Amino acid sequence: MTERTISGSAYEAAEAAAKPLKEKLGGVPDLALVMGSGWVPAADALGETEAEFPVTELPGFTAAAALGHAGRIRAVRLAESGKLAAVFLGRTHYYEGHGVARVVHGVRTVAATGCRTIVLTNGCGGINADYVVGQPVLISDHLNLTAQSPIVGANFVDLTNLYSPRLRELCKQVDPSLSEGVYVQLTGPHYETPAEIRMLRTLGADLVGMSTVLEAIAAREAGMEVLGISLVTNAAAGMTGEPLSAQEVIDAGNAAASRMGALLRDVLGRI
Ligand SMILES: O=P(O)(O)O[C@@H]1C[C@H](O)[C@@H](CO)O1
Ligand SMILES: Nc1nc2[nH]cnc2c(=O)[nH]1
Repeated sequence: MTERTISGSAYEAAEAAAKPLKEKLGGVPDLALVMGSGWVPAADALGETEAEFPVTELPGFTAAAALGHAGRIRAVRLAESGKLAAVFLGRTHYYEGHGVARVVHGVRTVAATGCRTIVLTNGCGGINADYVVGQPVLISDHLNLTAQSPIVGANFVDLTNLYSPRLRELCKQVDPSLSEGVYVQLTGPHYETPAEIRMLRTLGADLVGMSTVLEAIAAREAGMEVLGISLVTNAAAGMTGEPLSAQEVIDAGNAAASRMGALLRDVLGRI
């Protein structure tokens, strides 16, 4: 599918991919999850895998290009509730250069199957000095510094309470120690300068990453209830004096995988 086709009819592309996705999943998923950097190993704790396939078997998807992103979709029968989950093992990032429509194609497609709830996870930098590496943080709101929107046309979507207060409350019932924070998405793929982190802190950001925001906007436009959870994989640039690396992000995710899997499993059991 050419870039022109998907960007010109991004919504139709999602409708076209929804039918094969439903077939491969074995039905309409009760909820969807996007496993970001460091979260993919946690997917194994969620329940029984009933099917798994490369995203490229569906129209409009691009093979994963980021370290730690598998580019596969898994149908999981959730351990606690027996519900069906569509688990995206990895995502397409804006910095891969395929355009915003491709970044949100997975969210739009699973919404087009009739799924109404999505959990977006990511690995990110901790700007808030109270956070420690390996800590999960509930996203309470976001700053979109990509200068992009996934929405095409004069559809003035409200983003109030975009990150579901109901689902955040469920998470806090599972783990009352969970913190909440404001997530900012930049385009990447470069990390931030220390001066930019100081700017982002002044703007009110607690977490900095390269995903999630555009997907959340597309999910809201499609009428989905959204939960966002970040894993702090590193202190943001300039906070420790140490350089940042993608491997550090993956390593922190692997170290936190069992805790993140247990958290997700318990939370999903309540949704
Ligand atoms: O998909 P996420 O946002 O978790 O991945 C982040 C952003 C980059 O792909 C990578 C940078 O280390 O991790
Ligand atoms: N932009 C950004 N993305 C990340 N993903 C993981 N860590 C970081 C970070 O420090 N900055």
